[in-house]
Amino acid sequence: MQTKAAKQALIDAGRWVSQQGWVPATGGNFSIKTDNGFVVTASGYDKGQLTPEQFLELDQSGTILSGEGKPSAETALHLKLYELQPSSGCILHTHSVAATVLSRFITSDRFEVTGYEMQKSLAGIQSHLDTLSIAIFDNDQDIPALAKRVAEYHQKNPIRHGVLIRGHGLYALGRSVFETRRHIEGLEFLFACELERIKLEGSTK
Ligand SMILES: CSC[C@@H](O)[C@@H](O)C(=O)COP(=O)(O)O
Ligand SMILES: [Zn+2]
Repeated sequence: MQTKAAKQALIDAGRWVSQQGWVPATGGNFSIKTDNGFVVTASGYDKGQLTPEQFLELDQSGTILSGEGKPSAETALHLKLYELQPSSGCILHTHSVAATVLSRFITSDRFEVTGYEMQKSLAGIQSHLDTLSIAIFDNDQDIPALAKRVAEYHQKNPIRHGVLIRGHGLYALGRSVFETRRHIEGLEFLFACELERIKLEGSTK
């Protein structure tokens, strides 16, 4: 994908996730592969109102090729996820209330669901009877250390659709920006369902 089109795809994705309320207060960051490497959002901007100047282009090793400002503080995690899942073409990181709360409520190392038709919005899931599993990692301000834990987990349990960072948010992967957007929308639907279920079960105890 050419750089200009890549930036526009992320500007459009940012406007959409912001409208959903999933990137408040400059939270979130986005990247997409290009002919030269990938473009990533610059750090600290409102992700719902991005402009073409608020991106940097990096090569596959993370060296800055062009752009102003600092690349996202979480760029090392984008790099690691592309390395682990080479078929990924776009990564969108969001900070929804549901992803933040559910990842704190669940104390195990994964969000697992079965029985929901909407699981089929995730690539490769054929049936509501399949189990969808999204790994959860404790948050860390040391992003390279967090990326290392993600890589270690991936050796035993390959990461497919994304990861949750506890009390922080979701990193969604997809082969294209459209697939990553669909994965976010599907996962957010499932997070909301699970939160409702937990609340209902709690109210009957
Ligand atoms: C608003 S605090 C959120 C940040 O600490 C971070 O988690 C985030 O998602 C955005 O960081 P950024 O450096 O703008 O890409
Ligand atoms: Zn974040």
